[in-house]
Amino acid sequence: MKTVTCTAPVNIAVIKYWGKRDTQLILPTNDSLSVTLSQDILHSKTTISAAKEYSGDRLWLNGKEEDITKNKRMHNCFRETRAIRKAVEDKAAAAGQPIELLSTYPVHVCSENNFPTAAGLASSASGLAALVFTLAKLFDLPSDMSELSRIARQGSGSACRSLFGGFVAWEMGKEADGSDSKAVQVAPETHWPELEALVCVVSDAKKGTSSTEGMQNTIQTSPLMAERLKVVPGRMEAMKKAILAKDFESFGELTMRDSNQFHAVCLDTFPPIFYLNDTSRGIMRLIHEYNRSSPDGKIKAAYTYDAGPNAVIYAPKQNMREIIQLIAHYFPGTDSDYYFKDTYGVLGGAALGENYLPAAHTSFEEVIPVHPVGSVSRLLHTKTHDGPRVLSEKDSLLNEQGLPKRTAQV
Ligand SMILES: Nc1ncnc2c1ncn2[C@@H]1O[C@H](COP(=O)(O)OP(=O)(O)OP(=O)(O)O)[C@@H](O)[C@H]1O
Ligand SMILES: C[C@@](O)(CCOP(=O)(O)OP(=O)(O)O)CC(=O)O
Repeated sequence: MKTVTCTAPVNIAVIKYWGKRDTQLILPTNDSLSVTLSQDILHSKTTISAAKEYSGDRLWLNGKEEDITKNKRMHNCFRETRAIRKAVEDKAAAAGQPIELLSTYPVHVCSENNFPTAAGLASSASGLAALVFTLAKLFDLPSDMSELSRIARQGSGSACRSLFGGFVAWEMGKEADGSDSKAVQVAPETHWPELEALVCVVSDAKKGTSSTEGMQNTIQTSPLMAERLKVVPGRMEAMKKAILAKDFESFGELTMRDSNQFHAVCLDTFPPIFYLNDTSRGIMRLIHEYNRSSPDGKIKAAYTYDAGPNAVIYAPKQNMREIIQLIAHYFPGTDSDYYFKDTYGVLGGAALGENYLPAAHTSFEEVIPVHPVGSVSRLLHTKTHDGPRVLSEKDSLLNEQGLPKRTAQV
């Protein structure tokens, strides 16, 4: 039996992927670009073991066994990684130095997300990236991340970007077989450490329209989508330039515009798809007011929303304290311990609301009401960080029999 455990991060796109030109191979209709967020805050953790004795492939997700035969996308990742392992095994055998035939063994997969699954918090991205990275380690595959990203892409499109840390582009490619549709790193996490993110959890309920279904409805019914596809290439270039120059002004504006355009094509889909709610729109308004109040007129924060109501606010480190206090004032939580844990010590020991709210910020109340307690349930302060990590044996989610150490309480 061989067992490996790894974690993979979440990524939040600043130029969104929305639409497939091939739904089987998961080939997108446009390039996209994302920021990888710290695994210390949000991650998927996956243990995989391979053993001759297992009767078949099995999967436990968040402590519950799932029917792996129904998960076609996961199966794609098994097929692709096993094929590469098999080629290595055949080569080794031909050279007279046979290696263990791991490609023929059934596997047990056990994975946990330390945040809500399928709630628009990019769990499919970290989950499928963790799966492919762990399989690659289990099978000792060559660790070219762009190569692995082509496999992760077939699990969930956005997963291909979670194989790298920092700033990551998914190049859509032109080939029909998807051979050039892969992720590449634009800049490592060390390039712009001052860029931070605040995830505002508006709802952690499972979302209504999945990204997979929603994006194909957009492709089929939205005339506005054709316009978006003309705009994205220029935006990609401008975004890469902004990142390389650490130009938050351009980065922020492009991020907000692209999020808004993505939600506009959702509204233009027929029947329309609504991912944002009143709280999401309230946060957008607050960020625009905050930027308007900036003494030098420069953007201080930028929002973006995926296929759900949760806001992700990108901002330079020096503004984060103010932003956290602002959100906490206008969108207060129920339980302050749960609402915000000051992992990075940004409040300098002060409590939320303590010694805070400059006059300029109270004046926003004319435009944005203080929302009902609980409309934002939680704030997660995080940063740009590294790609997948290999953990040690003691972190394994499977026991010596290859069964989960922990199962969900029902
Ligand atoms: N840790 C994991 N390991 C394997 N598969 C996972 C894992 N976490 C999530 N998934 C898969 O991803 C699916 C959720 O994907 P979905 O796109 O609906 O939500 P999301 O990723 O949270 O949202 P979005 O991608 O729109 O931000 C799950 O139903 C499951 O099949
Ligand atoms: C709005 C998005 O988060 C959409 C993500 O879509 P998925 O990658 O979840 O879709 P599938 O490829 O069908 O699995 C934008 C993005 O992450 O770029």
